[in-house]
Amino acid sequence: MSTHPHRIAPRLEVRDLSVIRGERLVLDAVSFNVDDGEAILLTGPNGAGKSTLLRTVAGLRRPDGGDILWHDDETGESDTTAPRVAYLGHQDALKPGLTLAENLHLTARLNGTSLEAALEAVDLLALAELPARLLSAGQKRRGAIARILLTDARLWLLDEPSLGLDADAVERFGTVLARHRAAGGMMIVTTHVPLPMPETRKLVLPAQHRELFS
Ligand SMILES: Nc1ncnc2c1ncn2[C@@H]1O[C@H](COP(=O)(O)OP(=O)(O)OP(=O)(O)O)[C@@H](O)[C@H]1O
Repeated sequence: MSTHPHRIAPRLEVRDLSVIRGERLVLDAVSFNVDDGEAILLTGPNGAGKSTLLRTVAGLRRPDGGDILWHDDETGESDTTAPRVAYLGHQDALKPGLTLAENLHLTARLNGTSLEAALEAVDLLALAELPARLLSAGQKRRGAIARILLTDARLWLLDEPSLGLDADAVERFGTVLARHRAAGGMMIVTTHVPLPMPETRKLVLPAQHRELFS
């Protein structure tokens, strides 16, 4: 239930979301809500459909059934996802020949956000001028997290965000997540390892998928 005085519906409402991949029903009428400042931990075994769910909510693929609805205080209900979400997939998507700063510059400019603050948040300021190809796996992942910060999006969709991060970087990442939530931001996060995310709601996807054809 929303905590906003003028809004009865939750900020994001995912209703009976179904997705078919190949000939299998990977997501079978999945429903959940996310409100301002909330975090959802999306878990389930390999192949359960976690990445599929994130990519669908991100608008990167169409659902085969159900609705993804945003409820705004001023404009009411809408199914337009694009400007509100930032998606971090398994790929870090940094161009190897460009420096870290060059890789992130456009996102910062488009959104009017501070490149320096984002790099500082993931402890990468000192490496800003290094070509991305020279960064370690964990440093690249931190660069990808910096890009999420730079989008200024309301909802973060993070697919195994801590892959390759060392203990210090995981702790720092926990601070980044907490700050986003404190500012009213929302997140849906998949992970196979524990993350420093207190007061998180859990959404567990089951292993079994229905075969549509036999
Ligand atoms: N292009 C595709 N065509 C057919 N089936 C696919 C395709 N891509 C993914 N799948 C299937 O969809 C199911 C869900 O995959 P998804 O990557 O969403 O799972 P996941 O829960 O994120 O898994 P993991 O924990 O391994 O990351 C899997 O059974 C996978 O084999």
